[in-house]
Amino acid sequence: MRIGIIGVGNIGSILARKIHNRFSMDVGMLFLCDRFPEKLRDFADNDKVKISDDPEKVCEQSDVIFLAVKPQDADNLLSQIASIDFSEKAVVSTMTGISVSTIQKALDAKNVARIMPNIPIDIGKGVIALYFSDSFEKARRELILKLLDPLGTVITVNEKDFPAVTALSGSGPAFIFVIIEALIDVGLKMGLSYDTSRALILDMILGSVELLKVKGNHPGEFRHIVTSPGGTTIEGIYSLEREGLRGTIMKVLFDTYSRAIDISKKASGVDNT
Ligand SMILES: NC(=O)C1=CN([C@@H]2O[C@H](COP(=O)(O)OP(=O)(O)OC[C@H]3O[C@@H](n4cnc5c(N)ncnc54)[C@H](O)[C@@H]3O)[C@@H](O)[C@H]2O)C=CC1
Ligand SMILES: O=C(O)[C@@H]1CCC=N1
Repeated sequence: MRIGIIGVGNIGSILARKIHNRFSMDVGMLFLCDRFPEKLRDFADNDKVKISDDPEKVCEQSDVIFLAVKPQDADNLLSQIASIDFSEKAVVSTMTGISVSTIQKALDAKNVARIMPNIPIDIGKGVIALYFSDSFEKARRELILKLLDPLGTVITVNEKDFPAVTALSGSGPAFIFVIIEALIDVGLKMGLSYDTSRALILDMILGSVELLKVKGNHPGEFRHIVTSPGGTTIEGIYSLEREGLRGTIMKVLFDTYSRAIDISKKASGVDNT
């Protein structure tokens, strides 16, 4: 099996490492392509990996091709590889807002899938939303699922849900990292060391998430148990509600969703702004 990855940036480089580490015995060859040679430096000197700055050559030599460039570079990339015969190949795109039908039309390809990964794929704990084109051959779907397996949990979604998924799980880690920074900083303000504050916060979050996953309760049930009458937590909850934290979080995610819709509309030519 020959796998190609075009765009070896944040996401493409993780895909390359994960696929290489898990499948180097079965993957015949990994072809990596980026327009900037420095992005490929870490992968040179490996006899199972070939590096290139020519997307057309990489597509020609690969059976499965991941497209992992920014949406604003999609048109250029699709036109660079449009002359390749994709009839016996599969294409998997991570490009935000670029629809399967746009890729199918540009490449005259039937086997096109779209994924929305997130940054914890770096440690195999990502969540990856996946959509296969209707025409994607059933036999090849298994292969794509196998390639995505080392990245984390794969969830199949309808293509119309990609903007929501982009906001919740694609961009979501960025918001969680900001919240964690704020929590660590308040620990510093209260006089804790950075290391103590960080350790408390990370395990507090991990434990809370695990509790919800294991028990399956609605989060409000545990929130209620933690909140003693006249105690400490209710003071924080009162302040949180007065500051509008719930609404702020919902607005943050809804703004992100709206931006994902804008990017999709612009990419499909629906919106010319
Ligand atoms: N960073 C993230 O957490 C996530 C990103 N995505 C999506 O995945 C895609 C990639 O994102 P990142 O890896 O963060 O971007 P990035 O900018 O880090 O990497 C993209 C790479 O593509 C290369 N490139 C662009 N056009 C090229 C061409 N024609 N030929 C060869 N190389 C080319 C660039 O030089 C760059 O190294 C984007 O569409 C993004 O929206 C999706 C989910 C999460
Ligand atoms: O910020 C972005 O556009 C991409 C999509 C999801 C995460 N990063």
